[in-house]
Amino acid sequence: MKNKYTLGMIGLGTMGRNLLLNMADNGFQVTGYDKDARMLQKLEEDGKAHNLKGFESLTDFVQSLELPRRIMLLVPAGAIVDSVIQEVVPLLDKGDMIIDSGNSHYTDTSRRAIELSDKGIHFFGMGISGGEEGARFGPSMMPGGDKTAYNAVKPILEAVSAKVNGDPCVTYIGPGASGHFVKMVHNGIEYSMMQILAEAYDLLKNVLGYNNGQIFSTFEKWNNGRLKSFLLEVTRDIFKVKDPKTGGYLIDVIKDQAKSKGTGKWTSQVSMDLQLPIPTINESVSARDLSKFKTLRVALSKALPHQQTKVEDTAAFEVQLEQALYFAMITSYAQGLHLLEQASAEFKYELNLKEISQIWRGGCIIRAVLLEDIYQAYKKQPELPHLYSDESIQNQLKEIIPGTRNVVITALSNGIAIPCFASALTYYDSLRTENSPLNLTQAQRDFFGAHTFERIDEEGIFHANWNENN
Ligand SMILES: NC(=O)C1=CN([C@@H]2O[C@H](COP(=O)(O)OP(=O)(O)OC[C@H]3O[C@@H](n4cnc5c(N)ncnc54)[C@H](OP(=O)(O)O)[C@@H]3O)[C@@H](O)[C@H]2O)C=CC1
Ligand SMILES: O=C(CO)[C@H](O)[C@H](O)COP(=O)(O)O
Repeated sequence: MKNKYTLGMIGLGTMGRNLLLNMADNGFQVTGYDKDARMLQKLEEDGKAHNLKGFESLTDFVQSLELPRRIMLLVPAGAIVDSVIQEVVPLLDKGDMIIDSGNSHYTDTSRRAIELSDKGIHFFGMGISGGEEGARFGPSMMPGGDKTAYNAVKPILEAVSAKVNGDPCVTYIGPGASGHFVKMVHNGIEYSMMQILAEAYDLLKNVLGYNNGQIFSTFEKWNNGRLKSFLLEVTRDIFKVKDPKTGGYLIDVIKDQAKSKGTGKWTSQVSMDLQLPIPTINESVSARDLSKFKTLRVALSKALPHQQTKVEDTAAFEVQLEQALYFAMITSYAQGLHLLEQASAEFKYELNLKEISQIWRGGCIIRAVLLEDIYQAYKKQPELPHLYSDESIQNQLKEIIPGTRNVVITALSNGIAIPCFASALTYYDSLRTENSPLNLTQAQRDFFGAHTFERIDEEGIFHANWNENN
């Protein structure tokens, strides 16, 4: 058989099929393989205009590809990726490449890259974001690892990616598993942004007493300003969808228990390992987990009720809530980028935060106009210690903090849980505190465990006999 396809996709579900259609739209000769025959049929139906066809046999699929072969995986993350690699590698030649574009854990990607390089196969991990529509019409992509393999697919990735001001939303992220690491942190930020929007919804509904129509209008108004983002657009649109079964709003019949696939949790786990705090992202992971305790929540809501007070000036509170959302949004990105900087040093990923914020401006789930400011901040100062260190961000913080404080106070006094808003504000206050009370923590550690402490007036390590002075 004549080798003719430039790239082959394994896994023709939501992401794989749509990305393949996107590649075909851009003039690339591509094909696919899925163990599910219905997926092959769907690819053929959707790709009729390009005569797009897949293979039922993995061997025929592999043999149909140009040498060196470019094979992309978009199968569920975890053990399935290993089993697909095991199946396909015996059919490959040295120099062929495998690109794993699913949400794989970065440690799995590191291991696979080493195992496959021993076999002469180029492997790299690539995070992809944008969901179904992004894959179809322009995602943001975060490839990292083997640069030879990246260069061999670079023209395809640049062609199919989203574009902002003509720049493709894809760039080489760095060595090792850096691509999957950056995608994982992208998802941590995604969890945080989703949770702050949920908290804003709670306050609009339960403090201001807005109905779904008013909530839609408020989100629409906000999305016409500095909060403009994909997640706010999606959130706004949810409030106009009716349920065909009840005739009411669909949002009102959805259970208040959120699920997750793990990328947010992984972000929190690695932040603990690297001792680089991302409390707002952590709270968003916990909020999903706490939501599962429905029976307990129902019982406790009856046993421990809380009196709510009325907000007198509705319009002023709405303005402050917009400020709180913007502040929590800045903080979500700030924490994610701070974690990336620490991980880059620890894992030698050579991450470029300017380029990462540049490719997040379009195509991905966390795209927002705010990312343009963030990109400009890192462009001006590539070694920026923290997003809060940028002067233009500082000017914005000064404007929105008073309103944010009032939103947090109002929510707390009304007994409304706002884990992300509150933790973002406390994080901000922790970082702008010159003299923290943690001298006491050091004294306590030395008191009960002789763990020693340092002094502010003298170099060295000290230990006090605390009981002697009692
Ligand atoms: N959906 C999204 O919005 C996003 C998803 N991702 C990530 O992309 C990856 C793919 O996700 P998505 O497209 O949504 O998943 P889907 O479940 O829609 O598609 C995966 C496809 O892979 C097939 N598959 C499973 N095992 C094999 C195998 N051994 N050989 C060949 N094909 C196989 C599945 O078949 P079958 O169903 O029969 O098992 C299915 O058709 C995941 O890692 C996901 O986390 C990343 C960004 C966004
Ligand atoms: O990767 C994505 C977008 O960038 C997925 O939408 C994300 O995996 C969804 O995660 P979860 O199911 O945990 O909410």
